[in-house]
Amino acid sequence: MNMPWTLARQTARDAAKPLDATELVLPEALGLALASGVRALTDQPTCDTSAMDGYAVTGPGPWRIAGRVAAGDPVPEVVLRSGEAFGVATGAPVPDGSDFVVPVELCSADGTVLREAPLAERRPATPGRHIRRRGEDWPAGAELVPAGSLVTPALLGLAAGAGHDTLLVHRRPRVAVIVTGDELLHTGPPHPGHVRDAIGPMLPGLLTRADLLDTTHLRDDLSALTDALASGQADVLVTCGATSVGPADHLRRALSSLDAEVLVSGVACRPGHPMLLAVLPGGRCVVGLPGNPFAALAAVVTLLHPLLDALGGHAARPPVTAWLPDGGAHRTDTRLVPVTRSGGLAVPAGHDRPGSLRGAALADALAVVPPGHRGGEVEVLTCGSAS
Ligand SMILES: Nc1nc2c(c(=O)[nH]1)N[C@H]1C(S)=C(S)[C@@H](COP(=O)(O)OP(=O)(O)OC[C@H]3O[C@@H](n4cnc5c(N)ncnc54)[C@H](O)[C@@H]3O)O[C@H]1N2
Ligand code: MOO
Repeated sequence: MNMPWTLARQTARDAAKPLDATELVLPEALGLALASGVRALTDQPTCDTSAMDGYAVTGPGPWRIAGRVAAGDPVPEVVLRSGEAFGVATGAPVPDGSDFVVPVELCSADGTVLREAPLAERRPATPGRHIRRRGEDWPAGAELVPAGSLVTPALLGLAAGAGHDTLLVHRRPRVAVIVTGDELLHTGPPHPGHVRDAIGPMLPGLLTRADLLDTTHLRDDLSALTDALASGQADVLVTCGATSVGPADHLRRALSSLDAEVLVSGVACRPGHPMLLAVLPGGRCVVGLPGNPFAALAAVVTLLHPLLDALGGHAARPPVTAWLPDGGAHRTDTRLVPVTRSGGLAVPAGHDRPGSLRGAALADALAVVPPGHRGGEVEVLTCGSAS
């Protein structure tokens, strides 16, 4: 009995705990998941700061210019009194007692006297205008982003701005790929009895949340497959082909001889129903991708990506949806349909036979079409990365 598609995906997500956490300097953390939230080390800004090049002033003008402070200068050791102004650069600390900042283009300085432009040329100033108050963006100790967040370029900038030199992140899962099949060619055109390996070349681009250690090509041989599954340093072994029940399909026999616990053995999904997920004694995971290349892609988004997300400590992502019209649903199984998206509408790309990646190559996502779908919002999965 094949497992429902949503349960299979959840089973993969639940099959593993996040890998150990490690502290990395900021650039090396890009693409990993935070093992702990990023907290602010200080108030931001750390003091009242000018948001404009101009003059900090107190009370009604005209004002007497009492001094000047540039970005990088310490907080001026003065308290502005009514009728006084202090020249300030954008980002420079404003003196205590400043009411607001007059931008340089809205005032004129004549010696030490500063006058504001006529009211007709500006909005009336309000208290605090153009002053970024201490702690206005965030107070010291605030959690800026939670554990599980993907470290993006913006997050790196945020962390640096908040005073961090390193981040605590989960290490990336290590993956080994095992491509099986006596009939596979790795160069040149296919010919009767032989096909080009289409899965091996597809996988590296689908493993952006993992480190691909190696890709091994095996003939259809039980002991070679068993040995390959039992060796190496990978956290996840991804096999291609051999998931079915033919005499040369050795995956299930190999797993059984290794005393693996099979968590998913077949999914109610088109294509890809023979896909498989198992855990070896010792905790390493095996994801079995069916040999038909589009079926293999279906297994990647159903089992491999959720498993890699769990191992990498990535938070579950909110589903992305699009409107898919009626038509083409299976009676009992979920279908994964290559689609292009336009303005919230998913349009099937066609060419979606299990042995063909043509539709997937034309598409920008796979629509998850539940059994009996009659038109409406469906989840869409992007498959150009481990997302
Ligand atoms: N009696 C049954 N036969 C099959 C069933 C079934 O339920 N009962 N399911 C079919 C489905 S659905 C699929 S999918 C395949 C899965 O087969 P395997 O995972 O065992 O893969 P193979 O038999 O090795 O190959 C199937 C097909 O794909 C081609 N292939 C294999 N590897 C690659 C590769 N790396 N690149 C491109 N093409 C590849 C291979 O030549 C075969 O044509 O089982 C069905 N049979
Ligand atoms: O599930 Mo198979 O993938 O249809 O050819």
